Amino acid sequence: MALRRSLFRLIATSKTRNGLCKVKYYSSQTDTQTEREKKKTHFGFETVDEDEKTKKVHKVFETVADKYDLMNDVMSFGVHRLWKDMFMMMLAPTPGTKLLDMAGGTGDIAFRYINYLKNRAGPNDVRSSVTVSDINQSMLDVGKLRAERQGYTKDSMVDIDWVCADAEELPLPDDSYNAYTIAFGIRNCTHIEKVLEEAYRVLRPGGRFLCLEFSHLTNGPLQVYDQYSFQVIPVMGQIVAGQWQPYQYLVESIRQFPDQEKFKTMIENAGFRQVTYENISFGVVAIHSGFKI
Ligand SMILES: C[S@@+](CC[C@H](N)C(=O)[O-])C[C@H]1O[C@@H](n2cnc3c(N)ncnc32)[C@H](O)[C@@H]1O
Repeated sequence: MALRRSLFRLIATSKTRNGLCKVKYYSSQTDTQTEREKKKTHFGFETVDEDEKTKKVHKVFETVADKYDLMNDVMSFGVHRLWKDMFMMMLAPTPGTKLLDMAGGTGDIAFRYINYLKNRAGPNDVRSSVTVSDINQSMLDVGKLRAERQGYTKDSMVDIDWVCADAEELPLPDDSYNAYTIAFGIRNCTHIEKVLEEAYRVLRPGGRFLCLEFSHLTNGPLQVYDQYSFQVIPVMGQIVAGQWQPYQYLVESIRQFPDQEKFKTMIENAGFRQVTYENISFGVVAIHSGFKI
């Protein structure tokens, strides 16, 4: 196991022609990967090879990158902004924090992190940093452009960098971050356990894991929510972004994701302690939190 882990660390990423991260492995990794490719998983309600899921998810975000931020506002009537604000309030970063925002896409969480620190900055604060990491270069490119346009790259208190990488096999050292966030990203990953293992590995002892994800309604109008999700969201995707299929996948993937308790157990199984979660909007989304002790 220890040998396997260290082999995972011997990886490097590069960009492919279509802008996705390509992970290069050393030879002993290949067997494990071949074994994996035989297994089946879900891509929305479809049953596909695990390897195929990764490619299909890549394609979804490749396709929607340009319209991603607009569609988030349209689909959630802007409510995703409030969820992300609450997420940052729960993280409550202090100056000097080194954050890894995984599946960070177009930078929404990173920008909130910078604003949070800026709004509370004192004259003697030490510098903080955020690494935005995502498997999809197109999403990161949109994020970089937004960061430049909105002046985040010139921020003197928070360094920001962008790393194209797979959350399941991070080319990042052990024990290197104080906080790890992942918002609306983990349900798109093929091996959730691997993502959690990697989160645990790169966090320093005492570091915090925080995940914002669509979840399962605990009460409230389930049928209305279902009708809205399945009947309206793909249609909106077609009208606003000219794409039906990616939004159909997004809705289906929410139903496939483990419920709050099951996901909590998965986080504990990865080694995290003091694992808790909070339902927001009747469980439409949940924030899970855990610590590396
Ligand atoms: C719904 S977006 C969320 C983006 C951002 N966190 C936000 O809240 O706006 C999901 C992101 O997960 C990324 N993603 C999917 N699978 C991934 C993986 N295995 N490793 C890293 N990122 C991944 C996608 O490329 C996409 O940018």
